[in-house]
Amino acid sequence: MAVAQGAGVEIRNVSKSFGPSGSQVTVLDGVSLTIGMGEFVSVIGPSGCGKSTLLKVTAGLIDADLGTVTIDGESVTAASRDKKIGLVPQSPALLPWRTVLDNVQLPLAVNKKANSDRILRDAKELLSTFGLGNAMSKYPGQLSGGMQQRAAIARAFVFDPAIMLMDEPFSALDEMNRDLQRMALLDFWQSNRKAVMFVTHSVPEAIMLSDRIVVMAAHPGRIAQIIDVDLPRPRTADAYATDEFRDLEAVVRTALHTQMEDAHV
Ligand SMILES: Nc1ncnc2c1ncn2[C@@H]1O[C@H](COP(=O)(O)OP(=O)(O)OP(=O)(O)O)[C@@H](O)[C@H]1O
Repeated sequence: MAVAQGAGVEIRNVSKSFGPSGSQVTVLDGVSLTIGMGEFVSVIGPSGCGKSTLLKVTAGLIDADLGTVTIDGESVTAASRDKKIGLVPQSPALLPWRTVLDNVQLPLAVNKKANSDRILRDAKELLSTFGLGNAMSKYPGQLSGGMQQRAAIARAFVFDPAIMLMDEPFSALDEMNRDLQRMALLDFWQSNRKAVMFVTHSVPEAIMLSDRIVVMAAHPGRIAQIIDVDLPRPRTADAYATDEFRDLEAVVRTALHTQMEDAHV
């Protein structure tokens, strides 16, 4: 059950096209979505439907052509300056010449003065929470892919952002490892509720983590359907085996297949 209190992310009528004028392709067409504070929302849809573009617009990495995004009531620029947005990319992007602890502390060290009055999380504590307590002095190259991705997630939490934007953070992992990382994130989030936008291709992942699942349609990218995930929280891996989980899986897969078939017409 969501503990939504006010809008964490408010996306209103966002449109975005790419390409030179005359041959522009509309990637997002009038997308509106609100993610409440403390709500976990996954975005799923056919390849190329604009999921990453929507996340990048929300993160302020690219500008929308039309529409607005507000984060905790502020413009994306202001929210980004105030470190309210945490971003976890597809690949961990850790600096190979710095230890894991240095990598996680790096955002704090970059501008100490600006961070002096911020509430910051303890990097060592975060790393321990994500099961990396014994790996702090190792270098990224000495860690498995899953451990590297957990370090990247820990790094995104150091500013204790109100909003977490995650773009397929586990896509490079094998299924077993992926499930382990997913459950580690779920555990952490269940006691540190943030507004989360989570892009994924995995139906079980979206169900296990989310309060709501946004199914996108392609060409142009738009919201086709929003599915409520009313499984009780806190959730554990036991939820996979329940009838409710399987019923939801059928609903989400059907919605996704419809959009995938339409995308190939
Ligand atoms: N900077 C860019 N310039 C031109 N086209 C772009 C740019 N970024 C994305 N696109 C195009 O926009 C469309 C949507 O891309 P996007 O990465 O948002 O989709 P996606 O749903 O995240 O895809 P996937 O599931 O395959 O990761 C694609 O056709 C892509 O080629």
